[in-house]
Amino acid sequence: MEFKIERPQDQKTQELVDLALAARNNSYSPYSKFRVGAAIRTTDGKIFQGCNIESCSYAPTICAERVAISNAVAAGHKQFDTIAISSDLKEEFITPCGVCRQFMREFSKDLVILMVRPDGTFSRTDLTVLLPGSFGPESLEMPR
Ligand SMILES: O=c1ccn([C@H]2C[C@H](O)[C@@H](CO)O2)c(=O)[nH]1
Ligand SMILES: [Zn+2]
Repeated sequence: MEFKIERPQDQKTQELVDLALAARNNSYSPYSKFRVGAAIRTTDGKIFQGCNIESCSYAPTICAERVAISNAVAAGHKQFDTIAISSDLKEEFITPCGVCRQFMREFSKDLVILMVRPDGTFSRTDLTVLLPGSFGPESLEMPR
């Protein structure tokens, strides 16, 4: 995968990036010590944050992306245009895990994903790239 490096060019992107970076501060990650923050923007311009939350039993661990989406859905929002994800990796771009990609797919086929580094630089992709040929809610509506 090729990563083109970008910097926020407008106020809306800057805000989303900043909120994703700030969300790392609430990360509960005593086991991995790998902090992740996320911020998702709804199509009507609201932003919801999330951080990863780990469990001593490991498997119940939930990623920052799914916490952000859950916060939005719990507040009544299900239409999204962009999610920003950040970690403490200085060189690498944090990419969403497979479970989160499918969780995003529930609400959007082509969600824009900004993978943010601590200095605010990011690489942009979308769900059509990260989850091609996906299984979605429409599949359950097909004739059987
Ligand atoms: O995109 C990612 C990748 C990993 N994690 C979390 C899960 C776990 O707490 C820690 C290490 O995998 O990072 C996220 O929140 N989002
Ligand atoms: Zn995940």
